[in-house]
Formats: sequence, C-alpha cells, structure tokens
Amino acid sequence: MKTQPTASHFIDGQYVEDTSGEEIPVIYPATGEVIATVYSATPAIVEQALAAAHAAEKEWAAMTGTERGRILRRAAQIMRERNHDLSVLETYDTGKPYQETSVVDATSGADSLEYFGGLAAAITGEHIQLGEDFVYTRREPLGLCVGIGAWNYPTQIACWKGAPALACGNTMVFKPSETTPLCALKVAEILHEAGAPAGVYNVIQGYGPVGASLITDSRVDKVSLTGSVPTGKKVYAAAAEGIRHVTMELGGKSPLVIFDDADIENAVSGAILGNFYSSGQVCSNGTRVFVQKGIKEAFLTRLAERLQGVKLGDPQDPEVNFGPMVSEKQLGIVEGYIAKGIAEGARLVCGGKRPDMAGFFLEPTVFADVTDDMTIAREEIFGPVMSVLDFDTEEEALARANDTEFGLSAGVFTRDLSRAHRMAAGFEAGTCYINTYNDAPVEAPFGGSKQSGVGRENSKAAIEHYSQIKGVYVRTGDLEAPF
Ligand SMILES: NC(=O)c1ccc[n+]([C@@H]2O[C@H](COP(=O)([O-])OP(=O)(O)OC[C@H]3O[C@@H](n4cnc5c(N)ncnc54)[C@H](O)[C@@H]3O)[C@@H](O)[C@H]2O)c1
Ligand SMILES: NCCCC=O
Repeated sequence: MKTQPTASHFIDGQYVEDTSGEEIPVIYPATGEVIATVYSATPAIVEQALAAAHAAEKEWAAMTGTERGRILRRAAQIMRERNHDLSVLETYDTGKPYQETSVVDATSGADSLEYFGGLAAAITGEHIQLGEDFVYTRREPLGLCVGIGAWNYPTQIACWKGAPALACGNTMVFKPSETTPLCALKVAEILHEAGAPAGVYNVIQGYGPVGASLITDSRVDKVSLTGSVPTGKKVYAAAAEGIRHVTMELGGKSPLVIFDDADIENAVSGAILGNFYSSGQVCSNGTRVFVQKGIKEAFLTRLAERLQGVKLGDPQDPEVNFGPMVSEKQLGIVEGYIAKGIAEGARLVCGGKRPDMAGFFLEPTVFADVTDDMTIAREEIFGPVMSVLDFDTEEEALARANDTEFGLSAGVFTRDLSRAHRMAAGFEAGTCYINTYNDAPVEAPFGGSKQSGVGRENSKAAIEHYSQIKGVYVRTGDLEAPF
C-alpha cells in the first residue's frame, strides 16, 4: 500500500504541500522504518486553513440539517466501502493490529458520521408559550472549531470531533498528532468526496506549537482536544483567553473492581480488554484492577493462562492480536514505569520485557501486590501494564477507586446487581461499565470527570458541545413602558 500521502495538508477541498515546514517522519511502529514524510504547517499554512474554514462557515451553516446529514451519511458509506484500505493505513499509522483496526477504527468513524448525519435534521430549537407571548429558541452552530488529536485512534478521533461539529453546522480545522498524521487526511478526502463544500473540514499537520497557534486565533470559536492532562491544562488555559468553548478528552487511571462473586472468565476478559487492547494505549483503560481477596489467586492464575493466547508479530497479519507501542519514545516511557514498579516492590507476574524482534514491541505486563501509593498505581502509563491490587470490602474498594485526580472511566464485575448499580453511582468517572469494559458505541456519551476532561463526545450530548442556544422573545400585543 502507498503510505506517502498526496500532500501534508488538506485545505479548502484540496491537498496542499509546503515543504518549508519542519519535517515529520512517519514511522511504522512494527519495524521502526520511515514509511512517509509530512511537513509541519508553517504560519502561512495555518492562515490558509483558518481562512478557508472561516470562509466556509456561512454557506455550511445555511444548509438544512437534512442536506448536511446526507453528506455525512454518504461519507460514512464511503468509509465502510474502503474499510480494508483505511484499516491497513491505520495499522501503518499506529501499529495497532489489523485484527483490531479492521473492526474498530474506520468502523467507529463511519458510525459517528452516520449517527450525527442522522441527527443533523433533528437539531432544532423549541417553542415556549408565555401567555399570548412566546419565546422560541434557535440551536445555532458555534462557528469555527479546532480539533486536536492524540495518536492512539487517529481516524476515530478525527471523526468523533468532525461529525458532531459538521452536523451542527460548524466548520473545522483538525490537527492530528504528529505521531500519526496519515489517517485524518483520508477523513478529509472522504468528506470532500461525499459533498462537503471546500473549507468545511480541513486537516493540517504539526507539533504542539501548531496546535497552540490555532487556539488563540480570533476566528476560532471552539477547541476540542484529545490528549494528556498536562496538554489539556495548557489548551484549556489558552482557550480561556478568548472565552472559547472547549471539549477536553484527557487521560485516565481508571479502576476496574472485581468482586468475589464475579464470573471469573468474564472478569478476566474485562481486564484483558481494559489493559491490553491496542497494546494498552487506550485512555479509558482500567489499569488499576482491584480484585477481592477471595478470588485473587484464581484471577491471576486464569489471567496468566489466557495471556498464553497473545500473538505478537506483524500487525498487518490478521492472526496477530498484539502490536507494538506507537513509538520508541512511548516504549521508553512505559519501560520506565515497569522499572519503577519493580523498584517500588510490586510483584512482576508476567511480561515486562521487549521481545527479541524489530519495532517497538513490549510484552503484556502484569504486576500483582500493587499498593495505592506506588507510581504505577497513580500515574497514567499508556502501555500494556496491568496493576492488580486487592481489597476486602465494597466501601474500601469504592473509596480507593475514587482516590485519584483522574475520572475518565470505571468498571465493576459482580453478579450482585444492586451492588453493581451502587458502585456505578459511587464511581467518580464519566463512563462506567458493569460486567464489561471499554465499549464505546457512538450512541453513548463518552468523556471524563475531574481532571480527565470537560464535555462529552458521542451521543446526543455532543450536540450540546458543538452548538449554542439563542432565545428569541416575541411579544404579540402592545408594549408598555414606565415613561
Ligand atoms: N479521553 C479521551 O477520549 C482520550 C482518547 C485518546 C487519548 N487520550 C489521552 O491522550 C494521551 C496520549 O496522547 P498524546 O501523547 O498524543 O497526547 P499529548 O497531550 O502529548 O498530545 C495531544 C495533541 O496535542 C497537541 N499538543 C501538544 N501540546 C500542545 C499545545 N500546547 N497546544 C495545542 N496542542 C498541543 C499534540 O501535538 C497532539 O496533537 C493520553 O493521556 C491519553 O489518555 C484521551
Ligand atoms: N475506543 C475509545 C477509545 C478512546 C480513548 O482512547
């Protein structure tokens, strides 16, 4: 497959190149080879993208929801037809196994375009009768939205931001992560092919400073970031300068609580899905696995057995189910955490090493006897490292689960449904799971509380974050005044 894109940026309905920007090598994580080169946006490219998105605002907002929705649904259809090629590209961009990308990434992107395409015509205001007078509300777009993406789900993030933004009548300039710049260009190309007018969805490349330069431009009305908490703090602060709307999808250190009465096979599945999918590079992962003491050893034994089924290798091979870390840098960060876990006294149950193969692979790693104060239990690792902690009571588990500045997700495995709902109510997290983990359908809201974020993606809730209400008071009779 050709991995070199036509050009680095997609602006105003076409590919645009400017090789005077800083070179960004695209590295295939499975081999370490450079598979493409793109160039960071220069100030002139940033200006071109913002000007195009600004100019497109009026025409796009003036279209009916039905017209906009039809374009989004057509884009969804094209994505589904090209699922194979898009999945292969996602695997080159991220290193995630094709076994995953072929069912998750373009699929989830298409779901989002289809869902918000379907909702577009139903984005309306309301009528409020006040005696003989009345108020009506108009749900209006915010204007120009900037999207900034992380590297773990490049297609999904480009769509999860673009689809609701465009459905509500906004335009977008999207900057993917410099680590995975390829997939968002395809999203832009497909939206344009589906009929989105030039300038409605633009993609420009770049490192952090390019993202920073977008946020404070006076034409920008909203910033939606998917990234780490430290970046979120900077982006949030920069957006505040112009009182811009924000959506912040940030990091996590989520708890997964497994009670003695849980179905152990399902609980082990949940722990695997919540720690090792995408080689552990998932924001919502349940990396603090609290296991009630009565089943701790049985859980660890069965987990070790199930981990025999891990197949590392060329991620483009559909039989491979575990890919490399996205980059050498991320691999080094995760190895640093593993070393800390060992140094601070956690028991290494399995993994912890780089296998003898090219690329940025790391074995799935499990630590047991982890305590709440250890670094691996407190900080987001963003790699395939599971920490198993044990507990006695429900109250204790809930208090310890919530003892973190993060609040992205939380899960519970138990056969006691009353307890399950009590736990879900008590978790300080934006997304909770009962007897499952990490499902993220477009119909459900996704996002974090506490430092894990602001706002929600997906579901009808996302409409609130990409539109604003205008109230219009209408008097039908004469108007009295004091003088
Ligand atoms: N909550 C979610 O939905 C979600 C989803 C995926 C990833 N994440 C989080 O993303 C992180 C991993 O991704 P990452 O390493 O790419 O994150 P990151 O914070 O390093 O970078 C995210 C994006 O922000 C840009 N950026 C960096 N500094 C900036 C600045 N000052 N102004 C504007 N933009 C700037 C980067 O270029 C990149 O495009 C993890 O913390 C993970 O939990 C969250
Ligand atoms: N599939 C949802 C992933 C979002 C965070 O990484």
